[in-house]
Amino acid sequence: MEVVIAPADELARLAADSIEALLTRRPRTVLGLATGSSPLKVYDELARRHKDGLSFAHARAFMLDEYVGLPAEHPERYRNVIEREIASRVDLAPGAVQGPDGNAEDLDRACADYEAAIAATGGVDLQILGIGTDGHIAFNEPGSSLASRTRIKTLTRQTREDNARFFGGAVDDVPRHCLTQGLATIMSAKHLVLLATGRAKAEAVHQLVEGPISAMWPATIMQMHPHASVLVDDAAASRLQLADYYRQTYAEKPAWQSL
Ligand SMILES: N[C@@H]1[C@@H](O)[C@H](O)[C@@H](COP(=O)(O)O)O[C@@H]1O
Repeated sequence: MEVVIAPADELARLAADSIEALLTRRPRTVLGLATGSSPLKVYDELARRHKDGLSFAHARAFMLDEYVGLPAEHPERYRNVIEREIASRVDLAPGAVQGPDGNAEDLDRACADYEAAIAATGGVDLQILGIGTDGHIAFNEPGSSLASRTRIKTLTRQTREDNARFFGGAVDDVPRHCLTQGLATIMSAKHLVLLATGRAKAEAVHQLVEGPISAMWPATIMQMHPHASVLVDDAAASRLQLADYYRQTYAEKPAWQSL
């Protein structure tokens, strides 16, 4: 696991560098897209690079998760968020972005179909991630099986309170259920790039990097991934015990070495 502590703009550039390198090497790259505020600067950077010629025309993308039961046109439906924040700003082909169908009549079936769709592409090359204050990734709440696959989950009160800001502050308007890639699904991606900024994430980041692997802090499973990059700003790094070592390692990183 590589930990980079840097200002948010630099973190976004690093993540975008990795994505650009992948797209250049293999135009049919499969990206994993996350919602939430953490990846927004990365999406801005990718949109900027697209204007400068970076093409997503042959890429495909999979979303991490989706609320259950939000009307198709609801602005906070993750499908619409991803369309707004990234898909519509680059040249991803129509239908190139897929997400779990939170309005399916048969939700179990929708989850199984989603797993099959990801597998059919050969898997996600680079997965962008944020982290919840309780250590969840995608919507794998504390207690999630470390071996889980895409399935229906019940959101915690904490997550619904955290996400109420996207629903005009009304926690009761935040859905109670979601479909989410499981931890094993996420672990199948070839490169995980997690972004976290702000003091509210400091404990979750400490657990993720330095805590024992535990379903109580689901993101800790990333310690088992052979290629995981954890990109954090000073505030999110403020509880890291080995922060000085991570800073030194990054400062001394050879120029040719990417994330
Ligand atoms: N399902 C999403 C996660 O994918 C995201 O990582 C998390 C953190 O969000 P933010 O980046 O806004 O702090 O929020 C939601 O719960």
